[in-house]
Amino acid sequence: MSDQPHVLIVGAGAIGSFYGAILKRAGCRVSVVLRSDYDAVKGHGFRFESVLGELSWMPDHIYRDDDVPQETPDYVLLCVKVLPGVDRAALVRPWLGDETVIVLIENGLDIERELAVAFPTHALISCLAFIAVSRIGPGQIHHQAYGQLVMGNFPTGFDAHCQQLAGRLRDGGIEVNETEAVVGERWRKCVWNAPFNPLSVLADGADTLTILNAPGGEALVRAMMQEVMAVAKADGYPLPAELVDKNIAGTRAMGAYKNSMALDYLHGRPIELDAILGNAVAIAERLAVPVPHLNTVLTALRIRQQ
Ligand SMILES: NC(=O)C1=CN([C@@H]2O[C@H](COP(=O)(O)OP(=O)(O)OC[C@H]3O[C@@H](n4cnc5c(N)ncnc54)[C@H](OP(=O)(O)O)[C@@H]3O)[C@@H](O)[C@H]2O)C=CC1
Ligand SMILES: CC(C)(CO)C(=O)C(=O)O
Repeated sequence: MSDQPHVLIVGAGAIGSFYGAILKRAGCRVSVVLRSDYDAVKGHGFRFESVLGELSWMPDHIYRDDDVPQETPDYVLLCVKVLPGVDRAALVRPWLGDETVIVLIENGLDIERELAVAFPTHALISCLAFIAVSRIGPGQIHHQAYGQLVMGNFPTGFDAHCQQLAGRLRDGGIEVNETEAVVGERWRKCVWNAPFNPLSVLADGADTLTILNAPGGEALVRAMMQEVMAVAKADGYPLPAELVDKNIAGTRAMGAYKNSMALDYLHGRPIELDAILGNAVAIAERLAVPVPHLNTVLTALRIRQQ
C-alpha cells in the first residue's frame, strides 16, 4: 500500500463526504462515485458548514456509477443507506482491485454479511459513526456535531489496514475507537438506534426529548432497549446492565435531537427500518428471544410504510 493511500467513496452523501473530507486533509487521495450530486460536485466540490471549521474539498476523481476507474483504490468506503432492494455488493464490485479493502460506515445490524459473502478474500472493515451530519443541498453538507468512529474488522480483529485507516482519520482530527469485536459494538449502538430511530418516525419526525417526555415514552424506550440487550446476550454479546440508564441520561443531556431516520422520514426518503430494527427482530426470532415491544413497533411501521 502506498504512503498516500487512495480512497474511493461509494455513496458520498453526508457520511461519505464528511469522512472523505477528513481523509483528504490527512493527505489521502480521495475520489467519489456520485449520482444526483455529480454536476454540483464536479463544479464546486463539496461545500461544508462544520463545527470543525473549513472542510470543503474537491475529490481527486469524480465518477458516475458506470465509469471505469482510473486507478485501483486501496480502500473503498461504502456509505449508502442500507435499504431493501439496494445491492450493495454490486455497487462496490466494479471499483475493487484484488487488494482493495472494503470499509462500511453505515448503521444497522448484520449488515456486513452481504459483503463478506460476496467478497470472501477481501479485508472488510466495519465502522459505526457517532455524528450529526446531513446533506442540505447538492454537494452541500451541514456537520452539526461529533464525528467519532468505532472501527474493527468483520467479523473480528483489528488488522494493519484498520491501523492505517484509523491513523489517517486521527491525523484528520477524528477520534477512532478500536474494537476487536465490532459485532458487539453494533449491538451496543443498536440499543440506542432500535428504539429512538423507529419511534421518531411513528411520532411523525419527533426529536429525542419529545419521545422521552411523552407519557410512557421513557418507559417504552427502556423496554425496547432491554429487549435489544436480551437479544445481544443470546447472540453472544452481553452488554452492561447500566447501559440503559447511561443511554437515557446521555440522550437527555444532549438535548432535543433528530436522528438520521427522523430526518429521512421528514424529507420523504426511504428509512433504514430493516437494517436497524427488522434485523434485530429477525435475530430475536432465530434465537427464540421474546421481543414484544420491538415487534409491535416494527409491525406498526411496516403497516405505515404500506
Ligand atoms: N447522517 C448521520 O448523521 C448519520 C448517518 N449514519 C449512517 O450512515 C449511512 C449513510 O447515511 P448518510 O450519509 O446520512 O446518507 P445520505 O443519504 O446523506 O447519503 C447516501 C448517499 O449514497 C448515495 N447513493 C446511493 N446509491 C448510490 C449509487 N448507486 N451510486 C452512487 N451513490 C449512491 C446517495 O446518492 P443519491 O443522492 O444519488 O441517492 C447519497 O449521496 C446510513 O447507514 C446512516 O444510517 C450513521 C450515523 C449518523
Ligand atoms: C447515533 C446517531 C443518533 C447519530 O450519530 C445515529 O446513529 C443516527 O442518527 O441514526
